Amino acid sequence: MGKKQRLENSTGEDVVETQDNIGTGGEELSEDIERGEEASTKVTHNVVFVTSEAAPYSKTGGLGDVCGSLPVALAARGHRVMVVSPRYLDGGPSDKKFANAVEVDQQSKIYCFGGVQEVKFFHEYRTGVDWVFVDHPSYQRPGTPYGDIFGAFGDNQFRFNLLCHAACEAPLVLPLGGFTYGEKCVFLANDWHAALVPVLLAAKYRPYGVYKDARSIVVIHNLAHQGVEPAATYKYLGLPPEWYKALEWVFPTWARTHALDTGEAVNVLKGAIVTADRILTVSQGYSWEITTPEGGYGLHELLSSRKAILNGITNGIDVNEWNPSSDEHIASPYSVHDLSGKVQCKIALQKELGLPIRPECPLIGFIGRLDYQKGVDIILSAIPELMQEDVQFIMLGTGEKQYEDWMRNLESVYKENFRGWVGFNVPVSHRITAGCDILAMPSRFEPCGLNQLYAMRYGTIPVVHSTGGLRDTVKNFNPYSKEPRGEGTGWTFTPLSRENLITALKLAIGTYIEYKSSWEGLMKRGMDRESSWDKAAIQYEQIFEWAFTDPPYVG
Ligand SMILES: Nc1ncnc2c1ncn2[C@@H]1O[C@H](COP(=O)(O)OP(=O)(O)O[C@H]2O[C@H](CO)[C@@H](O)[C@H](O)[C@H]2O)[C@@H](O)[C@H]1O
Repeated sequence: MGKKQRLENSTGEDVVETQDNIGTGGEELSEDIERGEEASTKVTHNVVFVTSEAAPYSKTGGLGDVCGSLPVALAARGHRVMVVSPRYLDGGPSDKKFANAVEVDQQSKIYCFGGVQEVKFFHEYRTGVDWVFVDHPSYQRPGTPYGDIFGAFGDNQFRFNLLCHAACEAPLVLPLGGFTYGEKCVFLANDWHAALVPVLLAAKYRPYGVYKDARSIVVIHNLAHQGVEPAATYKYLGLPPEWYKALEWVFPTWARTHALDTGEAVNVLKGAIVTADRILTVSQGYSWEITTPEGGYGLHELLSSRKAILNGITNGIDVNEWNPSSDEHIASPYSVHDLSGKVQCKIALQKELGLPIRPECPLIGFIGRLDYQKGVDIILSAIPELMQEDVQFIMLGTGEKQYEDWMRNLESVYKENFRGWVGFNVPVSHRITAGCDILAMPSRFEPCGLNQLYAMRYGTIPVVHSTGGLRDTVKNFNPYSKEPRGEGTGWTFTPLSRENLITALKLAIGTYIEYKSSWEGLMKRGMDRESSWDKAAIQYEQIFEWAFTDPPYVG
C-alpha cells in the first residue's frame, strides 16, 4: 500500500487516500472487500474507544483482549483510532507496561463527586493506534483494575466516572501527532465502566453545541455488570439534575433488602442503553439473549424497545498473539500442516505441572474467571466422576475464594490427574491452550467467549454449553456427515447440567481415543476457521455508517 495522506472531502468527512490510488475515484468499500484488496477504506472515522482495560497494558479478561486488538484492526483499515483507559500503577513489575507512554502537556479539570479533579494524560502511539492513559491518584494502588484481596474497590463508581469525563475531553484537547481528533468522532463505550460517555454527550455536551456531529455506541461485553449504585450517587456524577430519569433504576420488590427500602438506584449501563446512538453486543446470539427475561438482567424490556439500533458482532482474536506456529510461550511450534509440535506442548505442560507424562492420556483444560457465569461449580461437581476415567484435568483461574479453595482441595485429592492453578498468568494460559486436547467451557451465559476461539486455533477441541457466542462459534461434531472425517469443530450441549457436561466430555474423550482420524479432522477444521478481526472490523464499519446516517440522540 502506498503512503497515506489525510484529506477532508466535501462533506467534511475524513478521507484517507493512498499515493497509489489518489485520483482514481472512490470505489465502494464492499467492492474492495470482494476483490480482497488490503485496507483500502475510503471513508474513515475518528474512533475513540473508552474502556477500563486494554491489553497488553491492562487485562483481567476478554474485555482487555478485545480493546487491545480491535482498535489495531480498525486503524489498519485507515481509521484514526484512540483508546482511552486508566493508567493503572500498582508499584509492581506490571508498571513497566506503561513505560513508553509519555505525558501530554494538557491537563483537564473534571467537576464531579463534589469537587474538582485534575487528570493528566499519557500517550503512546503504537501499532497505528493512539493509546491514551488517564492519570489520577485513584488508579495508583495495589490490586487489579477493580479490586484487591478485600474485594471490589469502594470508589469504583468515582474512578470510572472520572474515566468517562476524561475520555470525553480527550478528543477535544489532546493534540496527538499534532492534531486533536475534534468533535466528529465515534465513541465506543465498552461495558458499564465507560457507559457514562453516551450520557455525557447527550446531557453535558450536545445541549451546548459540542459533539453534535459525534456518535456513541455502547458495546456490551457482559450485561451482568451494570454499575448500579444508590440513587443518592446521582448528584455526584457531574450530570445535570434533569437527566436523572435516564439513569433511574428501581429494583423489583423482591430484590429490596428491608421494609423501608424503596428500591431506588442509578444504573449507569441503563443510562447508556437509553442515550447511545447504537447498541452492540459481542455476538449475534447474545444480542438476542439480552432481550429475553432470562438473559436481560432486568434490562430486557428496555433493550427490546431499542431493538432497531441493537446488533451483535462476533469478536475476532489477535491472530498474531495467538498463533501456534509462532507463539513464544509454548514449547514447540506447530501448524495445521504439521501438527507434530502439539504433543511436545502437551508433554511440556504435563512436566511443568508435575502430572505424569503420558502423551496418550486425554488432557482437558479450563481457563477463566472463577465465577458463576463460567459454570465453574458445574465443572467442580463433575470432577469426581470424570476422575474415574483415564484423563488428566487442568484448571487455571482466579475469582471467588470458594472455587479457588475447591480447586486446591481437588488437587490434593486427585494428585495423579488434577491440577488447579490459582492465578492470572497469560503465558500459562497459552501453554494450556496449546498442550490440552480438550477445552471445557460450560458457561451459564457467554456474550462471546474468546477461549474457545483460541482453543480452536490451537487444535484443542472445545466442549461448550450451547449459549451466546459459544453457540455461534462452535459447530457440534457430526460423525455421520458426508465428509470422511465428519463435520463440526467441537461438542455443544444444552441444557447446562453436570450430567450433560460429563456426557459431552465422555463423547470427546471416546473420540480422541478411538477415532484418531475424526479427531484430526476436528482439529484441522478448528485451526482453519477464520477468526481474525478482519470480518468483524468491516461489520463495525457498517455500524459506524448506520450511526452516522441517523441523527444523534438528543433526549
Ligand atoms: N487465570 C487466567 N490467567 C490468564 N488468562 C486468563 C485467566 N482467566 C482468564 N484469562 C483470559 O481472559 C480472557 C477471557 O476472555 P473471555 O472472553 O473468555 O471471558 P470474559 O468473561 O473475561 O469476557 C467478557 O468479554 C469478552 C469480550 O467481549 C467476551 O468474549 C466474554 O463472553 C465476556 O464474558 C481470555 O484471554 C483468557 O485467556
